[in-house]
Amino acid sequence: MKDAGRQRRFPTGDLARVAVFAALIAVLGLPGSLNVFGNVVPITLQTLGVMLAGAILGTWRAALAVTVLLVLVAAGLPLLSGGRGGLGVFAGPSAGFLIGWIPGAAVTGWLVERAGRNPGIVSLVVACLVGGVGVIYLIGIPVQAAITGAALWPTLLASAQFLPLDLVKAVVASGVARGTQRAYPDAVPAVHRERLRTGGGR
Ligand SMILES: O=C(O)CCCC[C@@H]1SC[C@@H]2NC(=O)N[C@@H]21
Repeated sequence: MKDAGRQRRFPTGDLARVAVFAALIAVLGLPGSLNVFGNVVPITLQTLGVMLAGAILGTWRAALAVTVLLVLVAAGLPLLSGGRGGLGVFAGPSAGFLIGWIPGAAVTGWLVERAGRNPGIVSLVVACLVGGVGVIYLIGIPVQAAITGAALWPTLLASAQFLPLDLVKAVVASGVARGTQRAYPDAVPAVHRERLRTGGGR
């Protein structure tokens, strides 16, 4: 009973959830992507998965789920919308957006954790918008401008096309997260965090 009383830092159940959300983000790439008005960065449903990971898993597990997905993509698995993968995508115009998914999911999760044991729909939407839109654009747009050689302002204006659908995704992700958290109060990030701290993690 050497391990009795000692808690794992990353319980098995958490690893399973991380894997499920990495898979969910990959599955959301299956419908494909849309390039509008000649923008080389596509509109994709995968950002919905990034927001969902943040809102449901909380900071670290969400960041890990997105990281797992991106590592698999870098290893060549075709898990991005349109069946893309490989190291090349991290040198392409959407590289900054992809890397931004990690802090985007983490910030979403962090804000949801701060919203307490019963986060309301408004807190969830705000968290998804700040992390899943603000943080991702903040990294993605300047990197896109740098890689394509375009000026920042036109790149920013071109990215405005993402906003309407990203707003819808934030609302959908928040609704799903709220429903999940009502059905499984233990799954609320703040509750889970508290449980881990007090040694009740699984
Ligand atoms: O598949 C890729 O190459 C990366 C796509 C990054 C898409 C960005 S993320 C934020 C914004 N919302 C979208 O739907 N598309 C862009």
